Amino acid sequence: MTTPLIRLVGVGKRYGGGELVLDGVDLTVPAECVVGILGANGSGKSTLLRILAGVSRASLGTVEGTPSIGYLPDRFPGGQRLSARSYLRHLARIRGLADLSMIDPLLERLALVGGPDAQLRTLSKGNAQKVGLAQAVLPRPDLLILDEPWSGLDVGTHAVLGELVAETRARGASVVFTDHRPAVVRENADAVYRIEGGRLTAVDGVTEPATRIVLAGTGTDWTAEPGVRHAIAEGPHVVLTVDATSADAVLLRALSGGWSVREVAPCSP
Ligand SMILES: Nc1ncnc2c1ncn2[C@@H]1O[C@H](COP(=O)(O)OP(=O)(O)OP(=O)(O)O)[C@@H](O)[C@H]1O
Repeated sequence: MTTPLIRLVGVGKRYGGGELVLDGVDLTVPAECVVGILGANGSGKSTLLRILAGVSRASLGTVEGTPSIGYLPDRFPGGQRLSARSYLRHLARIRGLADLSMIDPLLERLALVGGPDAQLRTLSKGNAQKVGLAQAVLPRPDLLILDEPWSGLDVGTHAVLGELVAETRARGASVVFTDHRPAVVRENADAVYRIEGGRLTAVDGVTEPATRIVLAGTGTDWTAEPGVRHAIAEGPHVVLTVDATSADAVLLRALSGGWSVREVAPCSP
């Protein structure tokens, strides 16, 4: 096996004086490998990626290796008056990139609404995320770290993102990304891990089925409910993606909490 690009050994993380969000995490990222990390809301995926990216410090354990890094955070900051092109040129210069000719074609490939001249502050969350993805990819880093990159991106761009991940590996670099949907991770990753209870474990086959439940009502933090992988507000409804084995318990909880069940279906996440 080639030398790992980066290695976490016994990494733990707590915020303030709180409980450990990550506990005893060991992770080796080899060269030319796409690592996918699964986990429910609040399980610590973003925390783990921030430590890999070097923007957050581990409370315990060590991080070995210093690859060059491109990082798409979970919330990419928008709001600036700069155009997407000016912003990316600015970042590229800071990072010492001489060739700025790739910026426009990449934004075109990502179908940025408004094109390279669009001001960042006018962009939707999904389009701001495209600029975030571009700034991570453009320096051709040794390690590309992407926090839930598929979420929020329009479906038309999903395939482009898959191509960018594959191209990154093809040029010998590695990618670590998170997602809460096993199918997305299975499709794009060479190695799959799951975070649960602060622990990271390798997953051999990511085949756990999920159930989609659509509810109408108010007053429950569904992300805190066991078995709920994801909860998204869609107008008057909340759309839950739930481990199939937890679907009955979640439905019972919903009905007893006064929610109305609008749809229950197996999902291909
Ligand atoms: N800066 C912070 N200060 C205090 N607590 C934090 C901070 N960042 C994250 N946490 C807490 O750490 C836990 C893990 O959060 P994290 O964002 O890493 O999870 P996640 O799996 O990425 O969740 P999501 O999918 O919802 O983004 C959560 O309980 C969260 O509230």
